[in-house]
Amino acid sequence: MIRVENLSKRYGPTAVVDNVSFSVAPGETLVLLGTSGSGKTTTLKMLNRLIEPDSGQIRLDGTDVRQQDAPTLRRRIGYVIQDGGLFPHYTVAEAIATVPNLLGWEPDRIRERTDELIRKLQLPEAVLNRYPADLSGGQRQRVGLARALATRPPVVLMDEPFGALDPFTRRHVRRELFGLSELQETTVVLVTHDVAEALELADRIALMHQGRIVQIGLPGDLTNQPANDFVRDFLDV
Ligand SMILES: Nc1ncnc2c1ncn2[C@@H]1O[C@H](COP(=O)(O)OP(=O)(O)OP(=O)(O)O)[C@@H](O)[C@H]1O
Repeated sequence: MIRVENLSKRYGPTAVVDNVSFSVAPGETLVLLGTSGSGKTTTLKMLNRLIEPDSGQIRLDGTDVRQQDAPTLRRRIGYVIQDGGLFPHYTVAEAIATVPNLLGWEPDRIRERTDELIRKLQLPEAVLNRYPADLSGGQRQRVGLARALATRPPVVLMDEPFGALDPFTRRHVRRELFGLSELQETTVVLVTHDVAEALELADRIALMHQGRIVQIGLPGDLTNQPANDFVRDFLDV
């Protein structure tokens, strides 16, 4: 369970995140949707302390995230970014093993989990010894997800995870990935500016504009009862 209360972040005179509050239930997928520059990425990065808020509180299963050091926290929170966010000099196998290694897993356990993930994500075994440059965009995306899920973190944050893919591959990959039972048990916060993607993946949507949440609710709530003209225009309903 993630609970965010009155979160704010300024850069100079501009409040890029302005008093944002929301909660995400275990296993739920919350999509932060909004225009470019509305504060989605900044909000997401405050959840795993890549950015420190100016004010407000973030609790993960009841514990304030500031009470944990950032590296420990990030091992409990998977993070997936556009194009996978893979290091160019790590092979796929090394990338997936990153967090398990940090946690001191035995090599056999790492190998078993890696095999399980590539099977579930339908990656050919041959990719394990390849570098990101030698993968397709869709494969890089899957490897990024495999790396994030390796130690079964209870929470996974995703920032435009399908942004680098062409529209066809994008639809295909996201359907496949979100069909994974593992991901269905995980609490996910996903950032996108793509309305169709939000409507397809979200249990709930928080629509952001100018650093604030304009409306939060079930996809059907936003489309059937838009809170104002901005929501109506953005969703084109
Ligand atoms: N380090 C920074 N210094 C100054 N301004 C910043 C910094 N990081 C972000 N901003 C500004 O904060 C605002 C919100 O940025 P953010 O990346 O959170 O938006 P976003 O909704 O994720 O947009 P996009 O979809 O384009 O990534 C933008 O106007 C951005 O220029």
